[in-house]
Amino acid sequence: MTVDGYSPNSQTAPKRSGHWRAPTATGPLNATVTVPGSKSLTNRELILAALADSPSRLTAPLHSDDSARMVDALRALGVGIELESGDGLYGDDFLVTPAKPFRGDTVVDSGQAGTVMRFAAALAGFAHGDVTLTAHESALHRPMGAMISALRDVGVDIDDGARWTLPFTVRGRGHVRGGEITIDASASSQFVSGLLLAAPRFDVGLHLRHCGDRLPSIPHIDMTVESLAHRGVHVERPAVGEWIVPASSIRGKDVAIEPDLSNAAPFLAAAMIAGGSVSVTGWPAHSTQPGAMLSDILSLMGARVVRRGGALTVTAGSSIHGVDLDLSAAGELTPTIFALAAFADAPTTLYGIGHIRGHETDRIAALVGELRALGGEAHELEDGIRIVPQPLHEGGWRAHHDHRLATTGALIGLAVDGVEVDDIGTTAKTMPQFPTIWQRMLDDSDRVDSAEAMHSL
Ligand SMILES: O=C(O)C1=C[C@@H](OP(=O)(O)O)[C@@H](O)[C@H](O)C1
Ligand SMILES: C=C(OP(=O)(O)O)C(=O)O
Repeated sequence: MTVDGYSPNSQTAPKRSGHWRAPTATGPLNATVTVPGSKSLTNRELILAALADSPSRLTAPLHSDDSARMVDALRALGVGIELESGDGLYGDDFLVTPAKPFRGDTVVDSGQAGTVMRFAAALAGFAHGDVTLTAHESALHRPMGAMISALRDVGVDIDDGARWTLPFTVRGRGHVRGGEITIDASASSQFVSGLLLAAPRFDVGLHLRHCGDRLPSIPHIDMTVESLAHRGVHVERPAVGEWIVPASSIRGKDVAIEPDLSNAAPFLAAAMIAGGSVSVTGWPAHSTQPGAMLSDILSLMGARVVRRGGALTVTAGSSIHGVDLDLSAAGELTPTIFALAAFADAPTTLYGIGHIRGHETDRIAALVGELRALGGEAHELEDGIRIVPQPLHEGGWRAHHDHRLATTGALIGLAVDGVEVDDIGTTAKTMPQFPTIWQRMLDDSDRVDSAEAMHSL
């Protein structure tokens, strides 16, 4: 099945669709949006389903570059993944039949997906033969050294040509020893998640300790622990930064994937920039997604936030407030909060996010550079960004091969006429429908506003 012309299992490099003039808002928003499934949950559940002792069904999963890369990687390792129509608005369910055994002599191309390069690397040791892991050239810079080191410590044989980065080859032996190891996960929580996901299938399980000076994205590690628990694997956490995973079987399960709350963020933030209200449907009452923090963050920045009937509604306040915010738990929200800060009533400092320099691009440098190009004022800090709101003017906004940079350009363009995003197609990494749903949010708002104007005549 295709969604807006996007083929979920395309083997090609990320498709790029050229320049896009960001639509400006002509009045207050009044729209309800449904976003596709969570990238982080989809790719975790694909891994766990591949390792499980019986088949699993994933309902309403994400279909995007990142999930297609995970599907391709697992199929290359011998996992059966079928598409079957379900209730999801944005594509089929996944029916996953675990690999028995995992095949080797194959290549895994992670594209730009951090979850694929880290999670599939942890699985590759189970293969019977070599697995070469690589990525799109724009993602080869992403940190892998600590992961390579940790995998060696649990007994995985890796040939990385002494470069500590992608591409590298795992010489799979059909099993992984496991044991007690230490990792510096300060560059990415995904190292920890990748190891925890594979750990129940290690010969002796895993006792993992983090030794770095900071641990980013803790909710994403909680998500891993919760996903494992749902499939019968109980991870002990004797201290912060320490996890014990028993060797055990992983249950096959039917799992409903939550909407992607980080991808909902630009839509909710749009209401604060353009005025009015935006609701996102299917907002979970409890979630380990860092996007669950949006209720508190957007309230702090001056919005009214209400969850009613399963939808989260954000309504603009009288102004957007500048804030000092530790975003270490939710680094992937930075580009959206940055856009809000550009229109705030006071300066904003975002900190605890030094590691996002190793995301799809150096997000700190890229956000600062793009805002300055539109006349804005922003400063790189070692561990964050300071934004001092200034009047902005038209101009180009480079996405830097980064889906969240592209959506930041869209947000700024709501209030600044003539913002041209150079590569809106990069949103296909996690939300190929972004430009369509964005435009629909604006069109629906115009329709409601004109209907209300007619009614008041
Ligand atoms: O485990 C996950 O699904 C993710 C963890 C985080 O990675 P980092 O810890 O590298 O920031 C997050 O930014 C990324 O978008 C998704
Ligand atoms: C950092 C991100 O992605 P990845 O899963 O590739 O790390 C992101 O989506 O913001």
